[in-house]
Amino acid sequence: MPHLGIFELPDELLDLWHQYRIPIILSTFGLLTAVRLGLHFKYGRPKAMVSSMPGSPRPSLVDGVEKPLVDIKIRPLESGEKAVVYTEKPKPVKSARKHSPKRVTGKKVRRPKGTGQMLFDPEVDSIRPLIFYSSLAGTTEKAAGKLASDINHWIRDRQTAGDSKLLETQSHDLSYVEYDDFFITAPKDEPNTKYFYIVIIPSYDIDTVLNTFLEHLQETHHDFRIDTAPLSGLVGYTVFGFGDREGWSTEEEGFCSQAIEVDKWLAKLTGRKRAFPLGMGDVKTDGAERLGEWLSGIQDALVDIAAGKGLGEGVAGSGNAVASDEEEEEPNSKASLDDVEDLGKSYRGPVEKDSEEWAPMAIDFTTFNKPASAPAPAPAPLKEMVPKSSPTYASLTKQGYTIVGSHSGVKICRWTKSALRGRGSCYKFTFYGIKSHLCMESTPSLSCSNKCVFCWRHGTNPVGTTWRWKVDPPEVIFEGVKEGHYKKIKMMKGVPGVRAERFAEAMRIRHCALSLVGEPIFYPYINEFTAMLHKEHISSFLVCNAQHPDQLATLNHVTQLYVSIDASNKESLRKIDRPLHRDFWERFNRCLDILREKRFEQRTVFRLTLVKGFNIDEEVEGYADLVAKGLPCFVEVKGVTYCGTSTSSAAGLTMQNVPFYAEVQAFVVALDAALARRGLSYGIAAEHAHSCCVLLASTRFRRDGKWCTRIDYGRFFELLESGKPFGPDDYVGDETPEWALWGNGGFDPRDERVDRKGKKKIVEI
Ligand SMILES: Cc1cc2nc3c(=O)[nH]c(=O)nc-3n(C[C@H](O)[C@H](O)[C@H](O)COP(=O)(O)O)c2cc1C
Ligand code: SF4
Repeated sequence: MPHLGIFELPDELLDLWHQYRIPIILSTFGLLTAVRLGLHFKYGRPKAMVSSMPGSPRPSLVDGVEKPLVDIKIRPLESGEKAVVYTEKPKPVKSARKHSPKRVTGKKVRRPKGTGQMLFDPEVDSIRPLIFYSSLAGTTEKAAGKLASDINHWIRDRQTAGDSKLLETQSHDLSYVEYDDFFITAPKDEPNTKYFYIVIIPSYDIDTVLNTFLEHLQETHHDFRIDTAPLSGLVGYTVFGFGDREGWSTEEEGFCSQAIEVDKWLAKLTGRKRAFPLGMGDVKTDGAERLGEWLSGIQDALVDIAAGKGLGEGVAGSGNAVASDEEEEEPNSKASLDDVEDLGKSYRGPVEKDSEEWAPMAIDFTTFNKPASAPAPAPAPLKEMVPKSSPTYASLTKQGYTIVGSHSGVKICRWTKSALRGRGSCYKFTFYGIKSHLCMESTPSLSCSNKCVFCWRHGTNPVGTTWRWKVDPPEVIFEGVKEGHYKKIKMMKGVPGVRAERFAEAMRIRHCALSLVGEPIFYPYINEFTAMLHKEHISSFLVCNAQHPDQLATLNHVTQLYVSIDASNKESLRKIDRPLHRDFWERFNRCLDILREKRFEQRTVFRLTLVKGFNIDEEVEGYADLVAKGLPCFVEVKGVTYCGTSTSSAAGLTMQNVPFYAEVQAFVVALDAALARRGLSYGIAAEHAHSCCVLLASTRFRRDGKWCTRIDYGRFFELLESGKPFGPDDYVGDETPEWALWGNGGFDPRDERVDRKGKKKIVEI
């Protein structure tokens, strides 16, 4: 037997070990792991440090002051030695609450009235008055301009006399201003400058930009994320309203209703900083006088604020309760907001909002303070767009429109009268073969979403971004517009010069120009309406303003589809069309994309209306880019018509803005060249010098080297009735007559030329 050392194993055991060592190792490892896991589940994870000794004190910003998370005290012991005692402080509340949803309860701690912080420091600060105005027909815009000039004169006089606290005013049109820049918090653009808001607006009981503005104020007030008085950084505000007592004699009947509303919301948003009471003036009687009084009030208020006296105590306008009763919170509507603010307070404690400790908290709104199953309010009955009793109705009928139902109109145009007398048709005859005396001009929507500077509607048009009115059925409109049109034609019977054969022909409408005023595709049943026209073989030319892409995308076949291209870039379009839609440029571009997609389905036209000083200079390249984007079949270029209304003059439009025909021609030549440079196949096809209008056409409409811009109307109806897909190339008409071609003037030699002395530049749009 071999000798075994103390740690030596017998050979048998070693053999056994070599034979079974792997299963033995594996089972031992498995056993140990099972024991470890068992201990873990029974006692939890063993702590890395079980001693109660605290770690190093860490700084914290509780209450905005650096404090340790433990208290450290030195305590003398009986032995005479000293001991260090650590006491752990509770963790800051923040980390416990930050991430957990909270059910909100409690009451808002109300700010005492009349104590809105007066942030103005007369030692270092200056005041800049900001004038905000809105205007549809121009009265308020003009008044706001005069007000700015009066205040600035007065301020300059004061500056000369040594008072440098007041800075000159800046004016903003509420149609274009970014509300978020001015009506969520007070501006902070200039250092050591505080702002005073002067708001001057008309009131309209139709849909206008003022509704959007009021909605913004209201939403800001109700937005739980925003402080209740987010505009309290202003040093004051005041509002003036223009109204018309003839139509709205009392406040109950709506006199200056929107100014009253704006004043109310601003009182809430500023924490009751009304510096001078709401002024109201009747535009037809005492408007100027009331405005003068209000101006004196503003001046007094500015002097007081600049002198550090604030808004005054205990008098109307001071923000005192006496003046502000009507602005008390509505009992229910703000309940939730109050509680949320209360929550903010309890959570934030003394920590300032902008300190590092402030953090938003998740709030479970699903369980919070639901109104106890309040019955849903009954929907308000829909209004008529143009009620018979409204000033719009009176104004439009005065301008010669026949109002059909509550939102449609028809008007006999001057070219129809001219054609009846054999004095020539409009450019539509020259380019497309439409005889003006067979043409009816109408619209199923008098409302649109622009306020174009050259609009014929004299500022009385209803405007809106969405259809909010009672809808008339298409049959009613169709019958109504035909009746209105025939009635007006019949009235021409006795007019000297009317040709009998043309009069007889005119009693059968062959064409409908849906381009009168307003936006035809705004009407929810536009497809049904055009189907009725087509059923009676009345062709349709529909003009839209490139603001309603969704409606454009779903539009059925029309004989010719126009999009107004009033400018070549965003800024210029904003200035000239004054659109209500804030995303007007995006809408415009989407419409161009849709037109491009539809170019083999619809006969598409870009209509450019040139306004000198607005949209001609240096815009040729921009227009060429738009043509490249939309690839229309045709581009019609026209000079604007000067209509001499207050709207146009308030927009700065005069006869000087009407281009001469030679200028229109020069523009068209430049545009043609710009299109060629882009490799686009267009050419100048025809002209109608009489109405300052030139036609560029895609070479798709050139056959055997000749322009064929006219339409085969019979073929159009055949194709439509076949129910099969078709496009503009399928109903191209005869070649454009010689007299209509570019360079030949475009006047039908069979008609009699009448010299309209002194009005040569007046054209239709
Ligand atoms: C369609 C329309 C609706 C109007 N609605 C009201 C109204 O509800 N209350 C009022 O006081 N004045 C109303 N007016 C009168 C205008 O507020 C008044 O003419 C004002 O001066 C127009 O200002 P603007 O020219 O700056 O647009 C209305 C006028 C029109 C044409
Ligand atoms: S789109 Fe037509 S109707 Fe509307 S404002 Fe412009 S010109 Fe007038």
